[in-house]
Amino acid sequence: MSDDLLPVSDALARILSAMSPMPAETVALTEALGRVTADPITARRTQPPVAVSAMDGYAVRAQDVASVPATLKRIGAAPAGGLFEGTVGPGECVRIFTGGPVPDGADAIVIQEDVDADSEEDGATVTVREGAAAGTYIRPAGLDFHEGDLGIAAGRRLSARDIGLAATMNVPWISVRRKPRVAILSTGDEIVRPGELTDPMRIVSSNAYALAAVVRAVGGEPVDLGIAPDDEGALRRLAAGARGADMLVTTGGASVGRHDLVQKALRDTEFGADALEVGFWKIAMRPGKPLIFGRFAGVPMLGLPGNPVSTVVCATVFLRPALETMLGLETVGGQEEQAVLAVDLKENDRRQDYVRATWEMGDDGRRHVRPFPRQDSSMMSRLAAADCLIVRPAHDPSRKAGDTVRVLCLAGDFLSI
Ligand SMILES: Nc1nc2c(c(=O)[nH]1)N[C@H]1C(S)=C(S)[C@@H](COP(=O)(O)OP(=O)(O)OC[C@H]3O[C@@H](n4cnc5c(N)ncnc54)[C@H](O)[C@@H]3O)O[C@H]1N2
Ligand code: MOO
Repeated sequence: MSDDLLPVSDALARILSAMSPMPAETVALTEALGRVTADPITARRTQPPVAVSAMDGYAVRAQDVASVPATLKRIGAAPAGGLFEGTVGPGECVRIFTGGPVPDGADAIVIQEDVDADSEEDGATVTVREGAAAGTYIRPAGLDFHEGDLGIAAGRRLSARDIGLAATMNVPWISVRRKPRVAILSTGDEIVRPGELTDPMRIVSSNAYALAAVVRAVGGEPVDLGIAPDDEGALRRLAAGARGADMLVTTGGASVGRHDLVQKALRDTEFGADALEVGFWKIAMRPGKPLIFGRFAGVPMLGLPGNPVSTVVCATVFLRPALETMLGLETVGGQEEQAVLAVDLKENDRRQDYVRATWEMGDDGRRHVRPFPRQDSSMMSRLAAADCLIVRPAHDPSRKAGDTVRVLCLAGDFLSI
């Protein structure tokens, strides 16, 4: 029976191939942080539009200051955003400030520290103590970009730097992928919301909350359909709320237990053409074996195991890249790295293992990873404390401390300036 288990890579490929890109919508630049561009952003101006000064000082003709001290006459001023309309002739200079347009005739900037001026008025006598070669402290027109240049490609998650660039490019509205709406349905008679624990035997729901957080962090919009008791009718009624969402994610009821009703309820003929079509069920993964993938109500459906750690690990390995594919991102999935094992590991069985581990920087400048001794898929405290998941392929032979292993990073993810 374990031969039926689908390898993780096949499961992921099948999930990703079922995802379609979200339609585009337009948002104000101020709302665009973390959104994914649907169209390229191109410059709507040339920056700088003309040659400008990089410093506060005087715009001069380089040949006039080739030998110093040189005495010049101030004939005007060019602040940032202003333009001195005249031309700098022999023996003349123009007071200029950082960002000010370089007037005609001038071809160098002398910084004010290298000058003695007898006043801050036009007509002042300016004595230049240090020369400046042609081009000194001048930013040529288009130094940063030209109108029509590509600023940000489509399929990029906008960082704070990108927002700054789009603003500089004079682009106030951005075409982004609509956030995928992910309906989240928890299941189980025993499950109650955090804060509503009146019977100590009940289980507090972590899954819907962790899943909603994953959805938000990746750039989607979670919709909580609530907690369905282990009753087919109730499950069907709540699952119907997935209509209009872009994906349905269920937790619990995925395995073979008596109460594990998700597949049965969602396949019901009451749903007609919307009924669940199962693409696959059960994969060679630990934790996460009973994963269900299919289509329900016209959208992809991911049925995650109820164990809280299994839910979050499956969300990391499958839901995150699925949403990123819907968002049109070019690179999907969390960051993977090579790391050094701090302890020995015994050989792995037929399920690809995601081992919760911490890391520390070794003297060799590499990350050294140490698995938690107990890997039970109910232990959220260990998952929250983990820096990474050591990814052990199916049938991986035993490993020694010092061996290199592949890790999927959890810590430090999701924040990019
Ligand atoms: N005989 C077998 N038993 C189990 C198998 C198996 O192959 N044969 N698989 C095991 C594996 S692996 C997993 S993973 C679990 C998952 O099964 P289910 O998806 O059916 O999960 P449930 O039974 O509904 O719940 C498991 C566990 O998680 C708790 N839970 C459920 N929902 C939540 C929630 N929203 N928040 C927090 N905790 C939740 C639930 O109370 C259970 O304790 O099955 C194994 N069994
Ligand atoms: O696959 Mo289960 O998720 O081992 O705990």
